[in-house]
Amino acid sequence: MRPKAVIIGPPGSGKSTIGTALAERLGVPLRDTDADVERAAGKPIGEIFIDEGEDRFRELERAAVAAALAEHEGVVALGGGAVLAAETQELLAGHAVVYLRVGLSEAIKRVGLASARPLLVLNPRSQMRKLLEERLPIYERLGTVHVDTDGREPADIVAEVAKALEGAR
Ligand SMILES: Nc1ncnc2c1ncn2[C@@H]1O[C@H](COP(=O)(O)OP(=O)(O)O)[C@@H](O)[C@H]1O
Ligand SMILES: O=C(O)C1=C[C@@H](OP(=O)(O)O)[C@@H](O)[C@H](O)C1
Ligand SMILES: [Mg+2]
Repeated sequence: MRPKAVIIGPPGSGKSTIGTALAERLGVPLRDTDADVERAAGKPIGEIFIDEGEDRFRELERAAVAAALAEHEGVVALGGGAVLAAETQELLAGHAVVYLRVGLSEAIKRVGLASARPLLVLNPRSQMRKLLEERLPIYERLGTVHVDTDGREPADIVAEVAKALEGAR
């Protein structure tokens, strides 16, 4: 068994939000790998970065993603940087991978409203720009379904994702 969909994209693209709504629509559970990492470490992501460093976070993240892809039958939402790992890129082959696109300005606006993301605490705009430059080609390559999110309501995005998944089956 495999997940019905795996959601990737930059921070603020709406992976957790759209993942939750998509899972509800499909009547399946959501697994958010950031939450799995926090549970495994027994602390929030911000504290993992501070206490143990980003490398340790990425190690926990690789393990959380591998477990979710192997055993979760619902929707999986990844953290934005999970796709940087070669191991994860390989594991995603053959899955229904939904890439949520978001522009720089809208991503910045959205993460400003959400809880702290350690990579974006200092100079969020230039950090986000750098991160997008590095990762966009990876998201584009791995996504089997690409969906624009700028200026769109979550319900509208979820409807498009569900339809695309239906068509891809
Ligand atoms: N389509 C959208 N339009 C407006 N705000 C959104 C949209 N999708 C997500 N958000 C908001 O943006 C913030 C980040 O969303 P989140 O789902 O946590 O993104 P991610 O998991 O990709 O980092 C949240 O406050 C969420 O409510
Ligand atoms: O882009 C990243 O490297 C990260 C994104 C975060 O998840 P979201 O993309 O859900 O914000 C979280 O995994 C961590 O702060 C690192
Ligand atoms: Mg998220």
